[in-house]
Amino acid sequence: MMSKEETNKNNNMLTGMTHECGVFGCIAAGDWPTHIDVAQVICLGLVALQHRGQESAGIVTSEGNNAKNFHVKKGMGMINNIFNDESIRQLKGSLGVGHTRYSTSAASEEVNCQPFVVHTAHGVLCVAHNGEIINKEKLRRKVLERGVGLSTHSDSELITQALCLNPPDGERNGVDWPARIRHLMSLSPLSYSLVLMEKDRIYGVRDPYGNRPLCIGKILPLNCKDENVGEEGWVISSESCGFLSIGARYVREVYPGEIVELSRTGIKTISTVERPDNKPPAFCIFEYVYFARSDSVFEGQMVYSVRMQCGRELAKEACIEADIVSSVPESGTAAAHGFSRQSGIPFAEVLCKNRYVGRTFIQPSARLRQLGVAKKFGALSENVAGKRLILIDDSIVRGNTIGPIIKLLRDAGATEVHVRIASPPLHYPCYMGINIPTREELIANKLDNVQLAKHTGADSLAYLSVEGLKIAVRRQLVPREKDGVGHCTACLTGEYPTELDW
Ligand SMILES: O=P(O)(O)OC[C@H]1O[C@H](OP(=O)(O)OP(=O)(O)O)[C@H](O)[C@@H]1O
Ligand SMILES: NC(=O)CC[C@H](N)C(=O)O
Ligand code: SF4
Ligand SMILES: [Mg+2]
Repeated sequence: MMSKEETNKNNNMLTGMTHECGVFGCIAAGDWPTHIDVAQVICLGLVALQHRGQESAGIVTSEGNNAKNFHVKKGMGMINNIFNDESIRQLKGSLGVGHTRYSTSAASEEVNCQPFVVHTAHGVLCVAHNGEIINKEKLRRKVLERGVGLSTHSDSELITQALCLNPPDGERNGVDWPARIRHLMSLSPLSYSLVLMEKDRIYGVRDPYGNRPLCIGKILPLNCKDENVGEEGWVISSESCGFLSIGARYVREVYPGEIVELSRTGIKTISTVERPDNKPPAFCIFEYVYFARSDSVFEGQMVYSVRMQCGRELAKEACIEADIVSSVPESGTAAAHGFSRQSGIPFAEVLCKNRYVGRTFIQPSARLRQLGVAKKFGALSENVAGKRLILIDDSIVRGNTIGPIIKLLRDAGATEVHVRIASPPLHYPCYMGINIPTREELIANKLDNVQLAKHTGADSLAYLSVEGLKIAVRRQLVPREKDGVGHCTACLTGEYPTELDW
């Protein structure tokens, strides 16, 4: 157990909002056993989602109709450390589900690794979850009162066990998984994107607010350019960024509240659960700002394009005279290009990021700690010397990153450094699957723009407004008529999609 002092020291080293989780499923079309390397597809799909969670991962496969049991491999760490050729070979099957985890509701330990697998009266069930149940204490009591035992504190195990409850209207022809899923959705409105597997099919489920992402792709035959040719299988994933590298094509999102079934014969919508009181959808706006990989597509638009537009809106709101616009790599770069194009000030790289410096590194001495997170970066001094810079980052959370970078740039000869942040200040916690520091740790709750500029050594500092962020996100968005437009902005505005005490 860490002492409070050690925890604080650790938090002083942390940067950003720690991510969420990635879920992935794959099912072969046509005859089974399939020639498709299902476990490998899932493994590569998870590698593409690695940015969403690096604590643990797992893959579960099924051989189909007659499967009494699933093949399971889970472990702590990154995908590459858990899976190798041999373990992938043992994960036989024509369908399967994978997960990569960043813990939010229970410790980062082997018992809480996902996917969860349970044996029910109706066969084996496997569940992978991204999100966090907002009413987990109440749901936990309900499930325990029904005589079910829980072996962990994970809300994802809780979801798994809640799915084992008989639905209130009973089941006519044997087990009715869709009815069980609808029952779960009536017990908890937020927040989950789920990939479930029973012996021969996969269900994709997105909560009625669509808070977490989930999308569908199809696997095309090798070297096939014609997307209308029959597919060889289907994939379902938190993000679309990995699809091309596994030979799949993006098909569409799973819609808020939708339950979609993937079987060897194709995909179909089973039902769509409505939000209460005509409330708008609440897709996490921070997926666009920071969490997602920039080549992913949400709501019909590429994340990179939205990030560029955030930079354009920021330039409209808070431009200043300077020689170059630059970014804090990685995720600030798209916005910096947008800022540059809107303002006409040329873009130049000023920082080189060391990609091998991870989050959990040796605890540095006091002297090194003072040098701070700039150890992740080097300055491209010829681009910097004698220049007035506008430095763009996507977000400021604890404020640990930006100060040491400004010092580095000044040491490299920058004459002015103006910080512009392509998202609004963070003020409130997230209860929906993202670890945002406590209110006290969020720097925007302690310092206003002028104070923060002074604290970090910037010549000036400004954030994008909430309105500006919404404009950037919604500019090209074509709403599905049924759903309207809506995004969760709770960590910026304190306006949560629904009451938290559900
Ligand atoms: O204010 P702070 O608490 O220091 O955190 C903010 C920084 O953290 C994130 O970057 P990170 O280095 O985690 O990842 P990235 O390479 O994806 O930008 C984010 O992009 C900011 O740069
Ligand atoms: N980040 C997530 O989506 C986490 C899922 C789940 N709440 C867990 O802790 O395992
Ligand atoms: S509170 Fe923030 S991080 Fe959490 S779901 Fe809403 S927008 Fe996303
Ligand atoms: Mg960053």
